[in-house]
Amino acid sequence: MKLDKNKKYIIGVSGGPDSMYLLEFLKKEQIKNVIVCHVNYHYRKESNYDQKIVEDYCAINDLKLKVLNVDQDYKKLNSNFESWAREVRYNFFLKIAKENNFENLLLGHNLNDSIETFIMQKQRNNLVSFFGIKKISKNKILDVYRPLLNIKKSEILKFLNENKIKYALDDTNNDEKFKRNKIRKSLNENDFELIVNEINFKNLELNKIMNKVDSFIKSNIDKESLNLNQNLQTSELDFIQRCIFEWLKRIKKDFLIYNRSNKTLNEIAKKIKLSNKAFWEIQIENFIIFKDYNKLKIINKNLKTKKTVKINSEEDFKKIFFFINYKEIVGVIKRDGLLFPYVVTNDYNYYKTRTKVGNKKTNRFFIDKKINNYNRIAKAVVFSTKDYKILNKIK
Ligand SMILES: Nc1ncnc2c1ncn2[C@@H]1O[C@H](COP(=O)(O)OP(=O)(O)OP(=O)(O)O)[C@@H](O)[C@H]1O
Repeated sequence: MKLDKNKKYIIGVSGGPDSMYLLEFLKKEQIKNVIVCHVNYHYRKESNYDQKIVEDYCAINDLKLKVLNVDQDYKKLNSNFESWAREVRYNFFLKIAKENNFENLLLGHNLNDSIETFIMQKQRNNLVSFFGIKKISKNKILDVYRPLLNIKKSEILKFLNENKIKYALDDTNNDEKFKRNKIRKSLNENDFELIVNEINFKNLELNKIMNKVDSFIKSNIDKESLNLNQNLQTSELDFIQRCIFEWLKRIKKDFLIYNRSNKTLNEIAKKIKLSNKAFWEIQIENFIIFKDYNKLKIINKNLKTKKTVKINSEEDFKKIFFFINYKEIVGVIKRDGLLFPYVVTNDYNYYKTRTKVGNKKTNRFFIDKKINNYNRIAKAVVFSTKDYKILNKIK
């Protein structure tokens, strides 16, 4: 990868072989406008030694260095160390970048890292947006470059040893590292060419699928919901899962899927493919994803909380503010002449058999008119206890 010499770069340097090699690589490429950033987590007993390696290198080579000393009681850390550490690191890089008006970050991932990631992706069988590690990606304002992705670990170590460049050895073995180490031991660098071909092929295939997903989503997203047409139902599960994920991304609900395995996506995709029911629903955290005839929708779980309120006077209008259609209900009551008392409810199971729409049982009316699930579960109806006839228009 050719880096632009005129750009300014933040360089993440842990003191490990990859990032020390990265510094040498940049020297050779004559990339000079840099700020080296090191995070000392004080997680391992050698942490201060790692910092010293980076400090010494920067002093000898006249490089600007910023160090973040992390003060954390690790017994009290309740998230996974690696992902927590990554977040701390990126926040620090972002802070230094903003302070100095830098927009680019360089990291020391190598070919072995990418191949290990690929093997982990295959084992986990999650939906991925790219196989292996990306050469260029984006993190908030930062363009992130990984210029060593074509270089094998053995070449890095050989170069550092031959040139007597000091580097830190990381022997931590937490959960994430443990999995990686296991894979690392099973890998042979002689097989890398074949694996790289497989990664490239899979990324090309993925690209084609993502183009199809993109055009499906573009023509089938309707406000917040997704049209479930025949094409989707007869597609492969993988394609359906990707469409759902892309839909959630576009309506900014993809956070519901992050940190989860793709079990949820798989469950939704299977239902889309196999169930001919007009309605079904799946709860994810505080949201409900549900099929509504030929649409997939999402609502906040709170909207489904069943409430029934008796309205005895205008004073009581404040008791129904939480219904999404409360304005409509107030309007209906006023137009009816304020003939209290009224009942306002979104408890479909309660009112469907007790009330009427015109002369029909509400239950029958909903089925005949194919009233969608969203209106049934999220919106409230209002009726008078005199005749139990629903007063608002249900569409
Ligand atoms: N303590 C640190 N201080 C500064 N930079 C670091 C530190 N640890 C890692 N880095 C940077 O991140 C790169 C990747 O490190 P490592 O493989 O340990 O992290 P990862 O969690 O797998 O990667 P990523 O941070 O991209 O998710 C290193 O080559 C280095 O550039």
